[in-house]
Amino acid sequence: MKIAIVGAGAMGCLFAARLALSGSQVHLIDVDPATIATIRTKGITLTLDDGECQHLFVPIHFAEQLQECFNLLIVLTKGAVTSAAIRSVLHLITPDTRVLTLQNGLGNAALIAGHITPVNILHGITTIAADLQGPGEAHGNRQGHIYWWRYSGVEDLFMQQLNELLQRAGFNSCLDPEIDSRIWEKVAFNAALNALCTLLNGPVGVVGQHPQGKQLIQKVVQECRMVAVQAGVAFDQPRVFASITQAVTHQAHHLPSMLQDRRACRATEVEAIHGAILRIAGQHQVHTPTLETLYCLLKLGEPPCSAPSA
Ligand SMILES: NC(=O)C1=CN([C@@H]2O[C@H](COP(=O)(O)OP(=O)(O)OC[C@H]3O[C@@H](n4cnc5c(N)ncnc54)[C@H](OP(=O)(O)O)[C@@H]3O)[C@@H](O)[C@H]2O)C=CC1
Ligand SMILES: CC(C)(CO)C(=O)C(=O)O
Repeated sequence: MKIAIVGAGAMGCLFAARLALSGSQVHLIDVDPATIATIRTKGITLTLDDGECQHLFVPIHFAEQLQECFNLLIVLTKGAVTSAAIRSVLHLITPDTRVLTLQNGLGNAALIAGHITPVNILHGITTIAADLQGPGEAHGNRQGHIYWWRYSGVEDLFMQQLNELLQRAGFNSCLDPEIDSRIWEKVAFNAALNALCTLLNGPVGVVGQHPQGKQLIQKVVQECRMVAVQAGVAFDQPRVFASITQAVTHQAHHLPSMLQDRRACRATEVEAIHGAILRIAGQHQVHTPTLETLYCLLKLGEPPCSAPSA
């Protein structure tokens, strides 16, 4: 299978390395000249939490430099640039190309569906964590899962083949027809943990072990559950708490992607996470005071260039 990964950051490098090491033909696509130059000259170094370290070269390009077609595109950019990223790779897509998004937040598949036919879109979440130490230098964990399904349509042979390919690459990949629930549960996880870690500038373990941290996490998850249920999506609250406990225990030192953005003075995914939940809460008149407060605090800390003009 010929795969292009859009976004050569923490997750893009982790996915590219593991897929390439298991024999897939992988190309990376990014927009940052420094990232592209560094990965071209130094390759990717992937360090896993059990100490395993792999170094390899994966071809990397600006989208416009590539002039070939792919069986699969995996979108691993931040949510704010999903549409721009898809527009830039349309020339790599045939009527049979599938596009898989594993981004955090709500609405990424819908954004992609603005550009390609919905039956070719696959969407899901991953509980794998990755930190970027520098361009091409990813630190990831072995634990964690990928849950995914088709955005529109029934299961087909391609999905089974892709699931096996991901498993051969060492991922705990699961096809899950209840994917909307998984996406809502992951957004609740991120709305709680990513926000608190970002506001307190600390890793997952610090926030999740603190009694007040736990209290706030509970409130956020409960508010998310109310919104999901009003939006017609089943929401397994104990599963979210179990997944947060798992992250606090096994990813204690991980800096959530939102905090990595904040520390690098980039805009965070607050709009794709809190903003998206609040917009749906508004449509259904669900009261979400904790989420609203976290949203405002996160917006206050966004870099000036991402603030709305007066
Ligand atoms: N890191 C983690 O542990 C996890 C992350 N996720 C999710 O995965 C997604 C990716 O996260 P992560 O890898 O951390 O993000 P990063 O910011 O590390 O990587 C994103 C990369 O995409 C590049 N990019 C920006 N615009 C485009 C574009 N138009 N075309 C191609 N590339 C582009 C960025 O360049 P530049 O920096 O110049 O903008 C950057 O190199 C996010 O939705 C995140 O929430 C999910 C689970 C865990
Ligand atoms: C915390 C984590 C790794 C959970 O998978 C995540 O989603 C993120 O860093 O954004």
